[in-house]
Amino acid sequence: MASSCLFNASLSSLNPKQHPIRRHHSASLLRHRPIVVSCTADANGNSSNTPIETAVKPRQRTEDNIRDEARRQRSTAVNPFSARYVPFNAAPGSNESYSLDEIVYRSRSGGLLDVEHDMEALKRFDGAYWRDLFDSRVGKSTWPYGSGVWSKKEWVLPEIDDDDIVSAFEGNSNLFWAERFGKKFLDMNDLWVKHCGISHTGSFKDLGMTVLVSQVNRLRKMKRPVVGVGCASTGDTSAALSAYCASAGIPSIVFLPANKISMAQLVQPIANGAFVLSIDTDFDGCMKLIREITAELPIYLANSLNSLRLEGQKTAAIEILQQFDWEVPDWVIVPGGNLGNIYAFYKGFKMCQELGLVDRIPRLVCAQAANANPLYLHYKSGWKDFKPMTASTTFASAIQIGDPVSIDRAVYALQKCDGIVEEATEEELMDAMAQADSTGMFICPHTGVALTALFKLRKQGVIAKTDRTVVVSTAHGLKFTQSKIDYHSKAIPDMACRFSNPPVEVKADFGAVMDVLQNYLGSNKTLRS
Ligand SMILES: Cc1ncc(COP(=O)(O)O)c(C=O)c1O
Ligand SMILES: N[C@@H](CCOP(=O)(O)O)C(=O)O
Repeated sequence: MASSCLFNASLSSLNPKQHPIRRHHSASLLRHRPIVVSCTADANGNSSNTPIETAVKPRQRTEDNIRDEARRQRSTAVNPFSARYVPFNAAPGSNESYSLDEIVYRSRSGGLLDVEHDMEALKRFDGAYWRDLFDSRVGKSTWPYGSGVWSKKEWVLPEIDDDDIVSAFEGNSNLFWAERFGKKFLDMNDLWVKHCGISHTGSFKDLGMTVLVSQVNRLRKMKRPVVGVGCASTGDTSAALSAYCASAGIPSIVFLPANKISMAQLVQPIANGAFVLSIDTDFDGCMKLIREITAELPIYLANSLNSLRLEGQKTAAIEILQQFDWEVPDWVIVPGGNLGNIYAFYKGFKMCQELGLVDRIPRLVCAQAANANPLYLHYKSGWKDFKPMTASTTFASAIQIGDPVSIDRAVYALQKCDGIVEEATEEELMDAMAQADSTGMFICPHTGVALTALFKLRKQGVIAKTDRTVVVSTAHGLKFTQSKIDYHSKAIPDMACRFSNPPVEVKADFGAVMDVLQNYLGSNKTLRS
């Protein structure tokens, strides 16, 4: 007998309102020799185009740690690379800019900022140089390059001292060949899932947070007035912020919309010692409050309004190219909420093109929940007028956002890459998640939104059978188990839950177990593949 009661006992304490293989493509990464390549420059800052190979020296003393080792190996050459804040999409001729050591989130006119790298300095090295440098750092425990973010340090925060970096060796996430899912449901043979959620705190937010918290660490050492770091969150930003702050001994303050995030997400900042405010509003309400508070108090703003975050997040795009041995996929599909990530992906791909690592960029698709779809509606209106909305409850709770702070960044990115915006209803996203799980994944509902976009674009013939396509999985499925329990229990009103697989209750009796097994083996269920 199918039953949902097995789920009920252990989970009845959860808030009912909360609505909420692998063919490892690592050959290219192993082919490269284990070298440390350093960029060098003379005293005038003129860089040499010749990579220097330095053998990784064994630790000298047993009490040495990897930071000590990095300190010993530190180059004395002048660092030729730099970055600064500029107004996002600044008008030609604008000379407004700020040092990254300033505490500034908005341009003079109130617009967004962007981190601009000295591209001329980076261009003194060719694409092959950067490819080899990045490849040489993968899979090591060298500080800080063992991180997938800091292995691209020159393109992220080139001027930060290695000693100030706060890292959990994030990134380098699995690019999963979705062989069975692609074949069974989409008739595709080159479909990949970039598992950014298989990470330190279980979401892609780690990529940006290591950068932001490292910069805060530096600012505090410089005696800048930063007593703590704060964010509004739908659960993942707060988890990442609190973990990185706890690791550096920096106070963190998180504003969460009450009863709108999963239990697993809520417990993360609590466990990491953050000051957690559960506020009776939605994410957009929390975002408004944190912006007002950080304007008054010396609390550094950690949301992606702060363009530092996107410097870390963009490395996921570079990593995808690296994992494909620097071949460019045709499509990359990203679930969107506050809309920083879609721009970060564009920026990562674009930098690789501009610096000669690849010769084109993929088309991007941003996927939204139909219950929180302001970007989708804007796209459908021909980018006419953007209207923020009040987002409704969605199982993809981390993207329940109606007034995204990075709307301008997202529109820019999508227009530049001939991008597309799609949406997913609750039933579509939950079915897609269950289908993916049935082929061995364990994805989050947001990834279900992205997979729905893929289903729709395949059906419309926009994405072809042989197109190399990457779906970005943004969080770990284990953070969203309640949604899976509801689905497999068929406990969701007005949802057929077509792919549910509830447990069967059976007595502890040989005959009873035999009966259900024979029934199961005789059914065509086992023949479904
Ligand atoms: C799991 C998950 N997926 C997707 C997103 C969307 O990312 P962005 O806000 O950068 O659009 C978020 C956060 O918003 C998230 O937490
Ligand atoms: N999903 C996010 C929402 C906030 O996004 P951010 O990138 O601006 O911090 C979260 O987990 O809080």
